[in-house]
Amino acid sequence: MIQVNAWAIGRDPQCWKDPEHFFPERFADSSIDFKGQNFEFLPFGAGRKICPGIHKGTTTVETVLANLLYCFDWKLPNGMQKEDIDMEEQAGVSLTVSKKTPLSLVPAKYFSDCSKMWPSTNAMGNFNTRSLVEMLS
Ligand code: HEM
Repeated sequence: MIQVNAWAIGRDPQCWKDPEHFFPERFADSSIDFKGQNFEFLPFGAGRKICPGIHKGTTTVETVLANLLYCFDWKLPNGMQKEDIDMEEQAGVSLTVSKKTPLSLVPAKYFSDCSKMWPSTNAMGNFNTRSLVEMLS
């Protein structure tokens, strides 16, 4: 059995400048994407065993994030500065990785009525963003 260490590849200084630094802008002017064609970045695997949930995973994350950014302004709590955000990771259950320190943000409602601004379900029809936005309102 061969196991590909995608975690180590994603942090290889031969492939990535300053790999440990959280800098999502590194992808802005890059042709590298996550769909399994660029072997230096394999969050969903590649080839015949690539994750079959890749589209569900990305549409779900994009729908939630886009709606939260569209409907709210976000502030850091208690005078915290953006430089203080700790992006360190920790190993989680079943090989997943999560933030070591949870991100804490204060939402301020941006639109008085968001109800018509977003679909109540995502492209797969089974995720309700509205209840999340209503909970935060
Ligand atoms: C952001 C979300 C997700 C990430 C990062 C992710 C990542 C991965 C990775 C790295 C693999 C292993 C690929 C390989 O062996 O090379 C995998 C496999 C798999 N994923 Fe996902 N996944 C996500 C969401 C989902 C969702 C939403 C589903 C189902 C609805 C799903 C179903 C599967 C299945 C069934 C496999 C096993 C495929 C096989 O062994 O042939 N994943 N995923």
